Amino acid sequence: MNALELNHLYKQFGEKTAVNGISLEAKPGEIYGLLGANGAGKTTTMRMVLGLIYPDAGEIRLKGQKQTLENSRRIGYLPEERGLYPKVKVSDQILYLAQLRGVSRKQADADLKRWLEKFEVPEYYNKKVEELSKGNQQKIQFIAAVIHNPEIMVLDEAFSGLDPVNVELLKSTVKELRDQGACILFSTHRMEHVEELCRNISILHKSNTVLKGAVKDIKNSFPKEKVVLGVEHEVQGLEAVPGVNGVERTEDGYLLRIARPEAAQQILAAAIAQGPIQRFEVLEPTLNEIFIKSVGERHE
Ligand SMILES: Nc1ncnc2c1ncn2[C@@H]1O[C@H](COP(=O)(O)OP(=O)(O)OP(=O)(O)O)[C@@H](O)[C@H]1O
Repeated sequence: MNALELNHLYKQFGEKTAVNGISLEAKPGEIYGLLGANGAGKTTTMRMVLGLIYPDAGEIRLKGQKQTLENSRRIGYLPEERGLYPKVKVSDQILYLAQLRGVSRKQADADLKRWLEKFEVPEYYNKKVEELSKGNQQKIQFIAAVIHNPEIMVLDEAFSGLDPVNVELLKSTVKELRDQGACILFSTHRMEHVEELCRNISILHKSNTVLKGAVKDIKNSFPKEKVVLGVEHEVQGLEAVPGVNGVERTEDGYLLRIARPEAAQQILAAAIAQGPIQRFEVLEPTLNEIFIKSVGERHE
């Protein structure tokens, strides 16, 4: 059964169509990537999933059930704009939020202490939010999203404002939650995080879904257009190989752009004929390249 299902959601603000028929489905134990340039419709989609705004058409199902105020309130939400009260103590607000979502104070207190330990900040229990750095406030906001142990989570730019060590800490936490069976709708502009975390993605552009599917399949559907050639010697005539449309000298050889797959073998043959090869690789496109291609082409 899908943990999260969106069927043909539409949302209009006055004349502006913010979301134009998005559909997606994600399983328990899956991180689903929602990608798109600024203004593509991600936040509007997430706010509909959370029940904060209503779609004009379409349907949302949570664990097979129609969305209600009750079941959407159980979703764990990490908003992009932070929403903690600066003057309130960390423990007071987290315990309050947990109780709002049906967790006993005693249970929430034990869980909060465990989370603070895990994030290496047990001393924040009694601190006011405004006393913490931006990155550490982010950790507390993350705890606020997961304190009631939700089965579905919406994480909007979960790692923004964090230093690299804390990005790793939160990333491994997100993976643990996934492994424990949580379904996570994950929005970010950082493609390397998507590559590492997401099984399936949707790329939105100007309120439409322009690309959707498993990251692996999407990558396979795009041509491999880059060849790395590691050589110590100079290789003559690479520009003349049919299908090569760019040759760049690098620290340890060449980076070539090719227009068709056969060109790669001809590059290899030309290089071998002139000396030893240290490295030869036909690169698959990065998600960043795919994103720019999908969104860029539609800009034109
Ligand atoms: N309350 C609103 N009233 C009017 N227009 C809105 C409202 N909310 C969103 N929009 C418009 O809907 C479109 C989609 O916005 P949305 O915030 O969902 O994009 P996004 O993908 O989250 O962008 P970003 O990456 O910048 O956060 C935008 O053109 C935005 O201006």
